[in-house]
Amino acid sequence: MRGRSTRLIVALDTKDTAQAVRWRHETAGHAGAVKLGLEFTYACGLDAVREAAGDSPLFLDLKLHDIPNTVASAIGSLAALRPAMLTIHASGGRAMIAAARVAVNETFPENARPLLLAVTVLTSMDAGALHETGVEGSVEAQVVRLGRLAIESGADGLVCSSHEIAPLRQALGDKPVLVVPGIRPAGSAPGDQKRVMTPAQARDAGADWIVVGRPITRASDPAAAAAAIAAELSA
Ligand SMILES: O=C(O)c1cc(=O)[nH]c(=O)n1[C@@H]1O[C@H](COP(=O)(O)O)[C@@H](O)[C@H]1O
Repeated sequence: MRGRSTRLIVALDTKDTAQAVRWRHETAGHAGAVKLGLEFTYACGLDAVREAAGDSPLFLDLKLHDIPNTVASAIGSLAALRPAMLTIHASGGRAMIAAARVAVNETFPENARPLLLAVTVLTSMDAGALHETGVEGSVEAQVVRLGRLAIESGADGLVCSSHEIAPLRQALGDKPVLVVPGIRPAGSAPGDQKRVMTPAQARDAGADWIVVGRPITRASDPAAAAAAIAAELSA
């Protein structure tokens, strides 16, 4: 599916603020946003998140997953970070997602409201790993089930792998923003990722955003790696 442009989010996964800032500068011309997640936030703290993101739109990936009141209160603690997107786990269920929706609306002014994104099934999980958690159906069925629940409950978009974009679009239409990690340029190591595709494959499947970490940040030249991915997306 073409017609929507696919943009790059660089995952600044490090425990070092100066390193995160360096990667942001090196990739700035090629990325539409930077992602700061659990590793960085736990190691460096919330003030450093703002510093690391600088002027770039911030994808704040804290994957909140707790009882509704705790998730809502946690979102209230994030106001100063002015994120463009933030994540919760869809498996937290309808009440948790709805509480997150209310908290986002109450915490942020309408013109500065982050997209509320629900993580479906982590891209590091395959069918076997999912079955071990007690889910009997396929990964695709579970992603669509959680995706539908999340959008019905107030999420703006979903985090999924490229493999589930087509079934999600079929079930939920064009409106939900689809953010897609598990991206590996041809020839790069999957590491712990199980459901992977190349940047061009994710673009052709209809991703709004792709999230790329190690293929850029572990490259000998992160700027060149980000440039190559951006070029692949716009080819
Ligand atoms: O929410 C996410 O961003 C996320 C969800 C998911 O299912 N899989 C996934 O890899 N991610 C994140 O996307 C990034 C992928 O990094 P690399 O595997 O190094 O490209 C990491 O920061 C993960 O935390």
